[in-house]
Amino acid sequence: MSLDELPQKKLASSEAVRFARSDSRFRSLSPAPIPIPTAPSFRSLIESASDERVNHDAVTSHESENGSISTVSSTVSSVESEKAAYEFLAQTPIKSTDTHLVEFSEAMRTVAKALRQVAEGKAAAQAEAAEWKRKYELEMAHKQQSKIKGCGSSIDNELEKLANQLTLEKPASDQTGCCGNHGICSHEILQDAIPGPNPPSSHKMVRRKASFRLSWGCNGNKNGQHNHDFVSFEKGDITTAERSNKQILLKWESSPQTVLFITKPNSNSVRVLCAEMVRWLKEHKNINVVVEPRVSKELLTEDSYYNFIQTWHDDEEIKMLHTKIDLIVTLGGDGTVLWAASLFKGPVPPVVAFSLGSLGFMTPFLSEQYRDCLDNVLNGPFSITLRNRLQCHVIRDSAKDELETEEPILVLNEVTIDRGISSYLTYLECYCDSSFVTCVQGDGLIISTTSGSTAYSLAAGGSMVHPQVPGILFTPICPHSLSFRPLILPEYVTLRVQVPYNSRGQAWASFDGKDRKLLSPGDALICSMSPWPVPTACLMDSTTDFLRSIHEGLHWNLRKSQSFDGPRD
Ligand SMILES: NC(=O)c1ccc[n+]([C@@H]2O[C@H](COP(=O)([O-])OP(=O)(O)OC[C@H]3O[C@@H](n4cnc5c(N)ncnc54)[C@H](O)[C@@H]3O)[C@@H](O)[C@H]2O)c1
Ligand SMILES: Nc1ncnc2c1ncn2[C@@H]1O[C@H](COP(=O)(O)OP(=O)(O)OP(=O)(O)O)[C@@H](O)[C@H]1O
Repeated sequence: MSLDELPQKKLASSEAVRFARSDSRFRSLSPAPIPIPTAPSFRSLIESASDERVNHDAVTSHESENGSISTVSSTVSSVESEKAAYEFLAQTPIKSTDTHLVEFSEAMRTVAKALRQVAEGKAAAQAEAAEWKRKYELEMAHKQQSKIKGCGSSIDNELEKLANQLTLEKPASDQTGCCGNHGICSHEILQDAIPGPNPPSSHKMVRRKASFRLSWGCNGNKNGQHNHDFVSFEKGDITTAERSNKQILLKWESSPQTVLFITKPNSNSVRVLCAEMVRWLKEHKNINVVVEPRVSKELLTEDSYYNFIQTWHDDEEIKMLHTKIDLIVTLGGDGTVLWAASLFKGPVPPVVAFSLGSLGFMTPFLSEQYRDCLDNVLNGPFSITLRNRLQCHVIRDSAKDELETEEPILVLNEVTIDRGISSYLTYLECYCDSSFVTCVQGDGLIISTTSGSTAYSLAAGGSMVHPQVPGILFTPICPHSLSFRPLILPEYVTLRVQVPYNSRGQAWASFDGKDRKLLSPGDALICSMSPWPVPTACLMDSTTDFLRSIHEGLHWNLRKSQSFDGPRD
C-alpha cells in the first residue's frame, strides 16, 4: 500500500464492518442489539454489563452507525469505570459489623467483575473486526484480480511492458495491477490441477512475474488430480477428504526471471558464495538479481562487474518486492529464512534456503550443490512446504479509542510473551476466541506456528509438529504449576493474551526472537493465522525434509541399538 492510499485503508475498516454485518455468519454471532440505558439503576447496570454477548452487540451496532470499527467507546468507558470501582473499593474500608456496607461492597465487586467482562468483550470484538477487515481486503484483492482477468489485451500489453521493467521503482498508481490499493498481491490462488497440456488463457494475465500453478499431489502421485472438498456427506455418510495441506508442487508456467538474495551478514564464506552464485545466475540463466542494500555495496566494492544487480532504497520499495520477485534464495541458517520472511508483510515468493548455518532446520539445500539445486528449481516442478505464519496485533490499553491499531507483525516461528528483566512471575490471561483458556503464571508463554514447533517451543517442552499440520501451539515457559501441559489448537482460532490490570509486572512480546515490545497492564496481544504463508522449496518433499531435519539437526531419538547377544523369548 502506498502512502497516498492510506485514507482508503481507513475507509476499508468501516467497509469491513459493513461487510461483516451483512454476512450471515456474523449475524448468527450477533443477535439484535440491546441499547445500554444512559443512567441505569444499579441492578440493571449489573444485569446488562454481565451479559458479555449483549454488550458485544451494543459495541458492534454502535460501530456500524458511525461507519467505523473503533467506535467502541461504550465498552471502553466501562474499563475506566472498572478502575474507578476498584479505587472506590480500596478507599472504602469495610466494617464487618455494618451489613449495609458489606452488601454495598459486594455489589461493587460484582459491578467491577461485570465491567471486566465488558472490556474483554471489546477486545474480542476488536479481534473479530481485524479478522473481518483482513477478509474484506482479501475479497477486494480477489475482485481486483478478477477485474484484471476480464480486461482486454491492452492491459495485457501494459502488464507485458511492466514485466520487462525490472527496476525496483515504485509503480505509478495505475500500474499496481493485481495488487489493488493495498499493495498486496495474491498473485495466484491454490487450485486443483487442470488436466491437459494447455493452461486456460486467463492464466496469461500477470506478466510482471513468472506465473506458476500449484497442484495437489495425492498419495505420492505427483500428477494426481484430487477432489478437495473438505467433507462429503453422500448417502448420509460423512467422509473427510482434506484434513491438512497435502504435498504441494510448484510448476512454473513462464520462466522465472528475478531472484532476490538474502544473506547472513558478517560471514566471509557467505559473501564469497553469494558473489559466485549471482555471477552464475547471470551468465548461465540470464536471471536478474536483487540484493539487500548492504550486499549491493559489498558486491560493487568487490568488482564493478556486478553493476547489473538491483536493490531497494526505502520501505515503500520493500512493500512492492513481492510483485517483482520470482524466487528468494537465502544463504545462512534458520535466522536468515526468518529474516527473509520478515521483509514480506503480505505474500511471499517461494524461498530456496541454502544451509550455511549450524542447525538449518528450514534450510535443506547444500551450498556445494547450488548449480544442480537452482537448475532443478528454476526448471520445476518442485515440492514446497507452505509454512503458515501468525499475524499478531498489539492492542494498547492507552490507544483503545484510536481508529487504527499498531501494524500487525507476521511471525514464521512464534511470538513469545515473557517477563523480560522483571523478576516477578508473568501473569497473563489467555482467551481462545471468546473462551477463557487459562492464566499463565510463570516465565511466559510461546504462541508458535508448527514451523516454530522445533524452535523455542520445543525447548519449553512443546511437541514437534510437521509444518503442514494446520495448528497453533500454546506452550508455557516454566509455568509455576504442576499441571500446565502445552496445547495445540486448531489454526482457525484467534488467541488473545492480556496483561491484567492487577498484574504485578509488565510483560514483553518478541516476534521470531526480535522486535521486543513492552506490554503494560491493560495491553493485549491478539494472534490469528495469517493468509500469507512462506512457501519453502523442499529438497525431497515436506515430510522427508522434516524427518531428515529432526534426525540430523536434533538427533531425535538417537540411541545405540541393543545387541542381539543376550536373553531372548
Ligand atoms: N531456548 C531456546 O531454544 C530459544 C530461545 C530464544 C530464541 N529461540 C529461537 O530462536 C529463533 C530465532 O532464531 P535466530 O536464528 O534469529 O536466533 P539465534 O541465532 O539465536 O538462533 C536460535 C537457534 O534456533 C534455531 N531455529 C530457528 N528457527 C528454528 C526452527 N523453526 N526449527 C528449528 N530450529 C530453529 C536456529 O537454527 C538457531 O540454532 C526464535 O524464533 C526462537 O524460536 C530459541
Ligand atoms: N539478511 C540479514 N540481515 C540482517 N540480519 C540477518 C540477516 N540474515 C540473518 N540475520 C540475523 O543473523 C543471525 C544469524 O543468522 P542465522 O541464524 O541464519 O545464522 P547462524 O546463527 O550461523 O545459523 P544457525 O542458527 O543455524 O547456527 C540471526 O539472528 C538473523 O536474524
